[in-house]
Amino acid sequence: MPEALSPALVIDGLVKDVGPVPALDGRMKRVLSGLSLTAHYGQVTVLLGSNGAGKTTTLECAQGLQGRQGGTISLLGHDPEHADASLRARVGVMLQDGGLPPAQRPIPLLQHVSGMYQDPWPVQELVELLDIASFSSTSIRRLSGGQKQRVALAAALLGRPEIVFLDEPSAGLDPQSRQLVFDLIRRLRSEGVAVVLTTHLLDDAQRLADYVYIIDDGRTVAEGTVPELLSAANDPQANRTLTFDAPAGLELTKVLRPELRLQETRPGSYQLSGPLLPTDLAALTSEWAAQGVMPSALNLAAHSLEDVFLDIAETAEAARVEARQAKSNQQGSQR
Ligand SMILES: Nc1ncnc2c1ncn2[C@@H]1O[C@H](COP(=O)(O)OP(=O)(O)OP(=O)(O)O)[C@@H](O)[C@H]1O
Repeated sequence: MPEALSPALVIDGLVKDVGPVPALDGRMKRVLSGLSLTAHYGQVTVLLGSNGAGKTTTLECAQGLQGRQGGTISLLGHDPEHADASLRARVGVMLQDGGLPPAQRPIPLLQHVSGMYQDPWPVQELVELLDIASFSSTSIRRLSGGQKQRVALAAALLGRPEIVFLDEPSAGLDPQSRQLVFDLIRRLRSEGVAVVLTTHLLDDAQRLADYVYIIDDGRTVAEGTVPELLSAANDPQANRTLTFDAPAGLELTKVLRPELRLQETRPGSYQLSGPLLPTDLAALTSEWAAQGVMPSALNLAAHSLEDVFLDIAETAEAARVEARQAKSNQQGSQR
């Protein structure tokens, strides 16, 4: 296995423009604006972001499939833009659209690809690990999305790569297949492979990630292990949500601090959100007692990665709106 100390992938200040884009009057569009990340051997590094955040573009630049306008990339110690076949053989790639030849059947295809490597992962073992035998007589064109994903993953692993890039690996998978894929990803990690995967599913990140980069609008806006990201969000000032059922039309706002928001989401169902403190809960229960109300279905939501993600996306969006506003004010005052 590769040296344990140097990272498998280091991206520093990656800038990527695409286009020309007709909607921008033929100008280029900046989709990555100085993105940085590091992926280590024996770890699952997750790029988490909403649709269009720049995850796929980052992976494609990291693999040398797309050029870049700025920044540096070191993939297994080499610049992927100038990669030769020997570097490519050490890298496994599963792209979102699979790129598999439609007329082939899965096992002959895997056997064919396996013939390109000196020491391939035995096809039969991958077929078993990913339960490919159950649809082996069907051509790729007729496979379901989830079946194609599994064949694409097997193909990406045949060369026993040192690093694998998996773009949305759980897209379209049923729960059993997802389990197979996740088990295989954990096995790769335990064997020292660097796994870099993208997802917009927070649950995937929460289950698999050793380290998460949250990508928004072409930048890394937060990073850390899942517990680090959660603990940052679970500080006493962080937002929490209390939901409960009680008689419709209750008047409770007078005992709540102004920074808290109480909504009756449907008659008799309430949602209180904001930086809730124990004293807020005390004020609320006293008021229930004073009004003779016994609520039910009480739930104080623990912070999930989803909350962290949404909070970060909201903050990033607010910053963008502010920057646009400042720019237009500045242009206005120059006229
Ligand atoms: N060739 C192109 N021309 C115009 N826009 C492009 C091009 N390639 C990428 N983009 C834009 O760049 C942005 C980032 O795309 P990218 O596919 O990297 O996002 P993503 O985070 O992988 O999204 P998803 O989760 O939907 O796959 C998007 O707004 C996309 O529309």
